[in-house]
Amino acid sequence: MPLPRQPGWRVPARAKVYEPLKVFLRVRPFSIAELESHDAQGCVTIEDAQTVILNAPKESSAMKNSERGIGHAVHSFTFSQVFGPETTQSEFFEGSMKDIVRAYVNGVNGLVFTYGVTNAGKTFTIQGTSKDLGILPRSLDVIFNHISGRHYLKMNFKPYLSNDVKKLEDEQVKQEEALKTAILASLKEETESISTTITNFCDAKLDSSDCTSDNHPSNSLGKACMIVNINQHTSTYDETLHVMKFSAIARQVIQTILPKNFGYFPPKLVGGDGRSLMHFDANTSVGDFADSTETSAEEEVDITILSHEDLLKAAEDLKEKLVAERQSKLLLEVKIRKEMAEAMFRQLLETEEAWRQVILHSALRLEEFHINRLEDMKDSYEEKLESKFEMYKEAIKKHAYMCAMEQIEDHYVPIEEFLAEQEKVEDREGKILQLERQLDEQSRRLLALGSLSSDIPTTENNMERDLTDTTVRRANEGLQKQCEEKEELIKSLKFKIQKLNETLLEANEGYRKMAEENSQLKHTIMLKDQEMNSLQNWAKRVLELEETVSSLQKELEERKKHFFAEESKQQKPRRGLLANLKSTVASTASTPLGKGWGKHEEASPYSRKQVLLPHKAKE
Ligand SMILES: Nc1ncnc2c1ncn2[C@@H]1O[C@H](COP(=O)(O)OP(=O)(O)OP(=O)(O)O)[C@@H](O)[C@H]1O
Repeated sequence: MPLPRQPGWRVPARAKVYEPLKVFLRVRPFSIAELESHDAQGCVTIEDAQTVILNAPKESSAMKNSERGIGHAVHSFTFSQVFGPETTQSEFFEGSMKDIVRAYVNGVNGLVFTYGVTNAGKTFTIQGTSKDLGILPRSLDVIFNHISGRHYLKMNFKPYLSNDVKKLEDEQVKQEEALKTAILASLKEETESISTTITNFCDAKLDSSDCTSDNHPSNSLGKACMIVNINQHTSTYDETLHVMKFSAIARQVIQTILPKNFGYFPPKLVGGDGRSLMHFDANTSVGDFADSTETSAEEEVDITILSHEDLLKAAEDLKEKLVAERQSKLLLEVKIRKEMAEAMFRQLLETEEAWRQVILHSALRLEEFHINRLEDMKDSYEEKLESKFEMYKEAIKKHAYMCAMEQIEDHYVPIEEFLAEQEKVEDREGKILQLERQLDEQSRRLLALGSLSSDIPTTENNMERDLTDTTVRRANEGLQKQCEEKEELIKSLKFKIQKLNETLLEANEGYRKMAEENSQLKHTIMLKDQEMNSLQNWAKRVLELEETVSSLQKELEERKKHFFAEESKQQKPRRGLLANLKSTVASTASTPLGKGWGKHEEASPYSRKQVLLPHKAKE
């Protein structure tokens, strides 16, 4: 599979390319713990002596981004030299430090620094262990062996104007020592970072057009070497990728800042009279560094053939080139950051969308649940009411039937008896009518007899009167008897009516109770209806809340957009990784090799962390 190349990051030709900043990659071996977890291996492949390939592991951000179409999952990086995990300390020193130490003993300043994520092997490379020395003690060893017997034992030289030194009188030495003690005491409070110094230096270099003057900082520049340490563990993949990208950018940028015309000048030792005291030249080199004369000669030729105007022009060109390069690097950095921000933003949007869906789904489910519950409750209440109605209906029917049965039992008169009784009544009524007629007739007769008797009182008349009286008496008795019977019948009928009235009252009472129960039931139904209404209102409220949630989400979205816009605005003026690197280069301009290097018990770890801090913060 063809590997995606980083445009502009790869150094085109290898052999004769001038490299003011050599960038060496050292891959440390797996630790025992890392070897045990096989899944954490295999993301770094050394393709050849200059190239490594990084394969993004599954969990890395690089892989996730590449799956979303941002960046690649496979990256190729080139270095001045790649040292694999099997490289010994001695091999690494030989392969990386030889040039720079050789140049140094010829009077050229040098800078060596390591860069890498934590636990990548920086300390091991620089300092090493007591049994397996790193590049710092090895370099010091070579340097001191080289000047063996030629040490200047007095401590009376003081750096002057970047790359010169002044010889001090005894009194001045004492003053300097006192000053040094005071400075060392307050060193812990010193917070000015190396990066600031280097940034200032780079700015001074950019802004200056007079690069030929002896005291210009560029003239004190020498060789620089960046050692990139990585471990192959997948857990540090994303940081490692960042380190590699940064080192690739740094390598190219430094090449732009320091083209060949800006080679090194050896430092001068100036006495009190301003004359040079000491000069390391080709004659001071040891046999190990046989080609050092050539190098010096080359550099001197390059400088002397250029006129002042040429140098000015070259400086202008370089300045322009540097600005263009810087802009393109900034653009690239901005692009990378923008892509990362976009990826993060997309991820945020996706997460937000997922949450929105979850909320929506939950709200719908809740609503559905409540509607179902309401319908279930409604159904169950309706069922209950219907069953109660049925029950009461049945009870009323039963009660009415029982009452009717009781009344029938009490007051039942067979039809034959009723008819016979009626006939009797009719018969009696007929008799009463007949008797009344007879009574009328007899009364008339008596009246007629009364008028006659006043004229002729006879025995016959007396007998007739007795007979009539007897008949009347008998008729009266019969009538009285009938009246008594009628009264009894009326009484019994009244009693029955009374009984019927009582039964009716009882039925009414039962009916009233049932009506009361019915009204209670209606009231219960009304309450349930109200409850149902309140539940429906609640469901509406849920919908309203959901709308509020969605509006809040929209607002959040807008704020995020605003935030990203703000962030991208803020990123523009930052100097970025480039400035830090430049500042690192400049630190050597005023610091002799060995001074303040390595992991000195107090000062070094502090300053080393200071250098790393900005990078770590960016990471
Ligand atoms: N080339 C190597 N060969 C063998 N062991 C190594 C090598 N490089 C590093 N190690 C081991 O890996 C571990 C981490 O290395 P080191 O402490 O140098 O990392 P570091 O980059 O300085 O970490 P930090 O930034 O946290 O100080 C140490 O135990 C060290 O001995």
